[in-house]
Amino acid sequence: MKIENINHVAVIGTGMIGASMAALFTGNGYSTTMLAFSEQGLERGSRLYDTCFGDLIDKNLVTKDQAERCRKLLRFTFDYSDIADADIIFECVAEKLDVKLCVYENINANCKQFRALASTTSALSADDLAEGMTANRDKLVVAHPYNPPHLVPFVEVVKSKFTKDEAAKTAYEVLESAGRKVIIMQRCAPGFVANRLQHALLREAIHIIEEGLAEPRDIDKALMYSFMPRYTSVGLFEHQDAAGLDLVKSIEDYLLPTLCNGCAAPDYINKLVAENNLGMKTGKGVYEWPEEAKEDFRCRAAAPYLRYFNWDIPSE
Ligand SMILES: NC(=O)c1ccc[n+]([C@@H]2O[C@H](COP(=O)([O-])OP(=O)(O)OC[C@H]3O[C@@H](n4cnc5c(N)ncnc54)[C@H](O)[C@@H]3O)[C@@H](O)[C@H]2O)c1
Ligand SMILES: O=C(O)[C@@H](O)[C@@H](O)[C@H](O)[C@@H](O)CO
Repeated sequence: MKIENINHVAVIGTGMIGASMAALFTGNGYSTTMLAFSEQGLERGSRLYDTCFGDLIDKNLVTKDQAERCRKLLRFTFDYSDIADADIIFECVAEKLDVKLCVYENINANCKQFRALASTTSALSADDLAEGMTANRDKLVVAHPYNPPHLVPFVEVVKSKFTKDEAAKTAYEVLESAGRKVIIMQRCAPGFVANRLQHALLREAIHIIEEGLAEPRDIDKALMYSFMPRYTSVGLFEHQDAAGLDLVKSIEDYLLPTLCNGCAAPDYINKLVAENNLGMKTGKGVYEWPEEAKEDFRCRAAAPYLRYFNWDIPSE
């Protein structure tokens, strides 16, 4: 349910996350302004936004009339003065500290009434972000969503050592009002909760490849058809209790010394990046990505989340 005193949501950045966040908030009745940095960025953001709603219409989760009503809540701008009255600002720009800090200084210079500035960063420390700010450090939180945020309900909110409770509370309440499942971390740590877990898993998966134990396709198959589906209905710790913690101890005493403890991106990733094989954005990463494969991936990636769809779509 839309919060009455949140009259203007700003989304800065018009990429995958910015467009999805704009879809989420217009889809829950919030007037939303997306700030772009170029004509190309605006066009991309508009196209990605429309794709979000096109998928929801195709899945019969939103009607065309509802989508049109939501689109009327969205505006685009290149000018920070157009978000001067934003009540909450979601920063969705590139995962580069300098880029984010430049955005924050523009916010400080133009925006006068925001109650929270939420960075969607995947891993940057909330302390590092806040320490780079010249003002409004107390309003900055990390609000890390999972891709695509308009479908994936989970968001991890992280306070920095400067954050006032009011800012964290505002971010929490606005996200919950849009049907998100939000946690607030007790203190700042890089990667927050879920991305620490996801990247610990990725580190070991890549270690298995580098050790010649299995190929990417087989690792993906193992994950998709072994324990991953389990954790959409029971918790990790529930399962360990079900298995028996004596068994868990035996396994961990034997297995943990053999697992990867790398402290940097592995050579497998470094080599792909050095060759500019960045994944979908360049057509080749771990896998090849022809257009039809990208579309198939997008549909499969969204499918598990459709059952969580719970937007409070504006009725007029
Ligand atoms: N893609 C994901 O799976 C995912 C998931 C959760 C969080 N995030 C985080 O969300 C944020 C945005 O990620 P994204 O995937 O939407 O990225 P993206 O590359 O799709 O979009 C980044 C946007 O940043 C803006 N930008 C402004 N100045 C820029 C500059 N100097 N250089 C590059 N871009 C500039 C542009 O509008 C661009 O569209 C990042 O902090 C990322 O870590 C990403
Ligand atoms: O999985 C996600 O959507 C998030 O964890 C993002 O932050 C992003 O996909 C990175 O993990 C990519 O490794």
